[in-house]
Formats: sequence, C-alpha cells, structure tokens
Amino acid sequence: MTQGSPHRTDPPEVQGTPDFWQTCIDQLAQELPEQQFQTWIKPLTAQVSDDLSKVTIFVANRFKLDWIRAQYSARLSSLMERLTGQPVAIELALAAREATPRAPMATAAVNVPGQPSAPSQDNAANEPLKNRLNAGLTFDTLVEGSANRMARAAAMHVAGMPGHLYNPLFIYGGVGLGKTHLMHAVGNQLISERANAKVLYIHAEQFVTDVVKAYQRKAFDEFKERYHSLDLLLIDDVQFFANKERTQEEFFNAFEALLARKSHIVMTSDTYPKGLADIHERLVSRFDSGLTVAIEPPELEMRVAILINKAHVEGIVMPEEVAFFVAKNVRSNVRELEGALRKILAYSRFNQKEISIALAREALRDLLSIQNRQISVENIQKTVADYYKIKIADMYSKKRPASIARPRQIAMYLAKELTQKSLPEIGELFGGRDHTTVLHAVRKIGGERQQLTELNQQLHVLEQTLKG
Ligand SMILES: Nc1ncnc2c1ncn2[C@@H]1O[C@H](COP(=O)(O)OP(=O)(O)OP(=O)(O)O)[C@@H](O)[C@H]1O
Repeated sequence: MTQGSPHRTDPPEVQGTPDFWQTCIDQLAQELPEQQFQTWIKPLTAQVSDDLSKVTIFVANRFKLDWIRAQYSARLSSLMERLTGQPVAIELALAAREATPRAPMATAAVNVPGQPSAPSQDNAANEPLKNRLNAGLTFDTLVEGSANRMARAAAMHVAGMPGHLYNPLFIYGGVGLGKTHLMHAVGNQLISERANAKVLYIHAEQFVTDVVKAYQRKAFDEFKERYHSLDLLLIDDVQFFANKERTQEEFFNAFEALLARKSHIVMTSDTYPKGLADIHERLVSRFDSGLTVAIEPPELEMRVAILINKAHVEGIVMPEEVAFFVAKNVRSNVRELEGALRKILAYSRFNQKEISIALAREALRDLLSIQNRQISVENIQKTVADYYKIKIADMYSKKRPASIARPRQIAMYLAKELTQKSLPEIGELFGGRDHTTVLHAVRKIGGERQQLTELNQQLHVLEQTLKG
C-alpha cells in the first residue's frame, strides 16, 4: 500500500490504526467487570500491523505483562480473531519507558491457536491442559462448497460421534484452504456437546517441542499422561514430523494408545499420507488407515459466498458484483481472500466511501498488479529451456538424457514453487506426466538445492528472472 503513483493519493495507513484497537477495547469494556477493565485493559496501548495480522500490546511493567498474558491473552486473541476473521498474532511488550537497557523492548508472544509460530511453547509442557481451541472457528462460520464438502461432512461426523468411523481423519490440501478451521470446528462442536471432553488442538511443531522438553526433563510419564488420555487429538500440519525420529516414535505411541481407548485423531497435512516425505512407513500407513480426504481450492461461487459471509460478520453488506470482482481476482486461497476483504473494508472505512467495484479495484491495486504478473508454467518452461539451452519441446518430450531431464526437473520444481498448480496439473503441462514424477522432481531438486551451491545459485537466477 505504500507505492502509489504520483497522481494518486495513497490510501491512509491502516498501521497503528486506533480504530481496530479501540474496537477491541470497547468490546472488552462491555464484556468485563468495570474494575477489571479499568485496572488491566484500559491502560494498555497497542500497535497494529498493516494487514491486522499482528498486534503488539504495550504493558507498563513485567508483573502486569505476566498477568495480562495469563488472564487475558486467550480472550484478546479470540476477540481479535472474531473481529478480523483470521488468527491474529499477539505480542506483549514492555512499554518503552519501563524497559531496562538490557531488554529495551522485551516481548512475549502469546499462544494464538492456529498460529503455530507464536512461541508460547516454552511453558507448554508445564501448563495445565488447555484445549487451545479457537472458539471462532466453527462449522457455522465455515462456508461449504464442493471444494470442502466431503471433508466437512466427515469432520461433522467425527464431531458428533468421535471414536467411531473415520479414525483417524486425515485432511490434506494447500495453504489457507481451511484445514485448521475445520479441525477447530470439530473440537468446538464436541466441547459444545460434551463440555468435559478432553480435547487438544496442537500444531505438529508444538508436539515436536513437547517431545524435546519431555526428553530433556526425563518427563515422559507426564507427556504420556497428557497425550494418551485425550478424547480427541487435533494435530495440524503433520508434515512437520519429517526427519524427527523421536517425535515420530512418540506420536506413534500416542496414536496407538488413543486408538486403543477409542479416542479420535484428526490430522492435517499439506499432502496425502503417501506423499509425506521422511516419515516412517508404519506411521504413514496408520495415517491412511481411517479416512483421507482432500480440501481443494474454493471455486468461484464459494469464494463469493465466503466474502459475503465474512463481510456480514463485520456488519457490512458486500454487494454481490463486488464479491464477484474480488473472487475472480483473488483465486489462490481463503486466507488471501480474507486479506483482500480486510483491505477493502479498511479502505472504505477510512475514506468513508461505499463499497463498489471501483473502490475494491483501488484498495487492491497492489495485489491486482501482482496477480497480473502471475507466473505461468509455460513461462517457467520457456525461461528454464532458454537458460539451459534446450528446446521448449523437450519440456514435454519423453527424452531422458540428463542434459534434458535435469532442466525439466528444475522446471517442474519451479512450477510447484512459483505457481498454485497442483502436482497432477503440473504433470499434465509437462507432456502428460504422472504426479509422482513431478513429486519426485520437486523433492530431488529441493533436496539438492540445500547441498549444491551452484544449483542453488542457478535457481535463484531463474526465480529472479521469473519474478521480474
Ligand atoms: N470454507 C471457508 N469458509 C470460511 N472461512 C474459511 C474457509 N476456508 C478457510 N477459511 C478461513 O481462511 C483462513 C485460512 O484457513 P486455515 O488457517 O484453516 O487454512 P489451512 O488450510 O489450515 O492453511 P495452512 O496450511 O496455511 O495452515 C482462516 O481464517 C479460515 O477461517
């Protein structure tokens, strides 16, 4: 939003907007007892990132910071998520005047469900068991379409009757397509029907951290007590278990224990079980032993419905033609769609203009110009063929000499990295090859890139050329 042409006025900065923070404060003023609000919440100040995905809250001193984190962080994060429709990373920081010279701006990230990178992981193993569910991510707020119909139906079934059919439920798909949302929905639904059900949502990275901690502290009994006694384990992004031997072993044990006591396991991943790299075969076959179901990128009508629904939650009526305009231009995933919507709403609010196609075009102009420069597979094939001095036709041919096969693998790798195309789609564009051939190329080149400096440099050059 910062590079407007000289003829245009840049949209007002959303950064640090008092609006969003003020809305949070106003809401808490209504929800909390007066004294609590006056003592703890009112004195807080905050800085909000451009896209409302991160909020840094400044607290006067360390004691208050700990208290806010313990008492209010979960509430703040679910409130912000409700308001923005996406997980918001919250950081607590000491207000500058209180900070010591050695720790000028100590920050403490707060665990935000669905936000794996927020490292509240430090104390996780010691905390009493919290379910870590994000109350805003329910079946009600998840728009249904053909892209997620089957996954949603299976998830609803599991929530209604855990421990029976579809155990484990393995949901896979690309980024930002609603896998995490669906998992939380299962947990929230179960809790709403059985308040004392033991449910845990956890990102696979956090599970790895817990294993490491248990190992360091020789606290595997505690660890087992924690994980093996659940009624429902929701574990996100299991591809992160790759190459983590000890974690895989512990997860295998937890898996067996949970299934034995008829507890349910729901997992997500960016690929189907057999596509998982560097995970033991015995785990992969367990993952695949219940129901494996994909979530696809949403189709146009579903994207429109998502936009209209999300705007509605904000109390805004989004005209259908605007929703169509945005949905046609933002195609990759729901997270991006939400980002686009937030920009439009902020732009309309700050300029006090009604939402129209013209306004959406203006609010999204950066994003639209990036979309227009989208990299195509054909472009990649041409660029790679030029670079390695082979014919474009060799990208589709069945020829196997290394001087041709290798550039072809590099092009496949770049196609996966730089476009939204699926493995089968890429295979199709490379002369009707099977998706496993593409997967093999992606893994091979990706792996070699880590080891071979020369290859890495060539890839950088190609990426820069393609990104323009
Ligand atoms: N069908 C849908 N209806 C409404 N909101 C959706 C839908 N699908 C996704 N979302 C929203 O899109 C955002 C991204 O979804 P989510 O975090 O669940 O994606 P993900 O598949 O887990 O992605 P990642 O692999 O990057 O973690 C969330 O805010 C989620 O609520």
